[in-house]
Amino acid sequence: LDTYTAAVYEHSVILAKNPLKPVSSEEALKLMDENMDVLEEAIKSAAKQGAHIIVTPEGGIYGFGFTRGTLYPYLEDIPDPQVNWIPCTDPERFGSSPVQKRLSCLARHNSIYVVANIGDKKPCNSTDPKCPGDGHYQYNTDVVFDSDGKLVARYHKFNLFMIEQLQYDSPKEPEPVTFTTPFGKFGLFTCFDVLFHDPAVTLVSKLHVDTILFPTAWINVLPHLTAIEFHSAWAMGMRVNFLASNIHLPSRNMTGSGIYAPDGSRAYYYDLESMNGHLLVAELDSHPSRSPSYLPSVNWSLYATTVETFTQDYNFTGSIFFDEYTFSELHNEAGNLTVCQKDLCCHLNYRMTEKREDERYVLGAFDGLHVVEGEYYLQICTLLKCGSTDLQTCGEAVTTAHTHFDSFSLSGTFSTNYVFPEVLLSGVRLAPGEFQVLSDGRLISQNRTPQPVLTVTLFGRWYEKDPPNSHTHSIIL
Ligand SMILES: NC(=O)CCCC[C@@H]1SC[C@@H]2NC(=O)N[C@@H]21
Repeated sequence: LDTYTAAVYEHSVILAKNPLKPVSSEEALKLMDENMDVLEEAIKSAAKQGAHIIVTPEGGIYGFGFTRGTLYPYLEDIPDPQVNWIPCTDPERFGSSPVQKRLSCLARHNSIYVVANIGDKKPCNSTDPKCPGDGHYQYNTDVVFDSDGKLVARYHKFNLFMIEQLQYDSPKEPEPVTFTTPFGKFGLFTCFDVLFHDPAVTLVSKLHVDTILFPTAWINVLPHLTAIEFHSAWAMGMRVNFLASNIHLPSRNMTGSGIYAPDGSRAYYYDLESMNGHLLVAELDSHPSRSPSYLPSVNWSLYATTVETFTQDYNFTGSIFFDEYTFSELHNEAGNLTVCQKDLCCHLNYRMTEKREDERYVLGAFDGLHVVEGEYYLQICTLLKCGSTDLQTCGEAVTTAHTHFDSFSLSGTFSTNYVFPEVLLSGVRLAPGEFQVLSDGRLISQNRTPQPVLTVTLFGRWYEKDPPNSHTHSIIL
């Protein structure tokens, strides 16, 4: 198949009333069945619309917030897919597996690949020096059942997010998991994994997958880490299809799912008002790298290292998500600006439709180790709207704006080639097809933005600079 139909479901998960209270396995299954009742409707609807594959979110079947002990009744032993198992037709082969059986039957009866996130338990004993005191490992696990209901992939999340480390173990090594279908090669990873090199980058650069499957429970952080913004940027930066399915929990700032192609979003959903789940369905190229519109790879520093430095104006500092940026204001309706921090210089050429007195925009640069809620080294060039006309608010979360840009061109002297281009517009909207990345590393738009601009950002991850085992470190606020 040259193309296929993908579906992602943003699920309004039914949470355990008190995840810290121990429950029986019957009670645990009752909650998981309630969630699977909702997922079943989404799977049936996706299949009716011709979808070949559907992705459901991380924590979409039992939620989150457990301890290691209270999570245990929700777990099943998930075998290595090499065993060739269809739980729907042979449910008792590996002990009690009601959740795997139901997911497998949903896939089989609707002839659709089903991607879900559940918990795996693996007994161990004192011959293994790393074996936890309670005698088993427990893993945050993505599973994939093919359209016959066969288990074809099992991925244990490697980069656990903060207090998740109290519920789950991380596998000793990252396990890059792939599987091949008539509509391309797939790889999968989970949520916080997207900020680290392994297994995420390896799946694309060494194993050459066409599409990433991404169950997530993503908490939005403006201006740079909102789900739709960062996940669409990762698809574009890594030049793969990316199917992101998030939990829908507006009270915890969790919303934002999408079907993203390397040249932009095919469908996305972001809604903090509604309480309901939402199904997205869209067509994608099975092998985006074989498409005539697939662009050559980008040298992210080429333009910026050869261009003459633009005027360097008065600089000041400000904080974005606890990182200290160097900022320079866009004083005029149009202009050229350069701002530098450490090794990174960011260049901006821009024209606003109209310079408003009530809105201020800055160009910012950050080159350093981010240390809050995970440690990872960043190089970021960003154009953004400040919280108010007070320059001390630059970098605060902003969701609306009134200033359109007729054109912009943003570039930076990046030391990494892993740069994710983000454009976020007023109302937390994406701008599919409205901007492009040139092979010399410029992020440009030559048309008036369809909505006013919140931020235009080149989000660089300098993996080689990460301290050892930084994915397990976190300052929790
Ligand atoms: N469940 C997960 O692993 C996903 C958590 C991702 C959260 C992203 S990554 C760093 C930012 N911090 C947040 O609170 N949200 C963002």
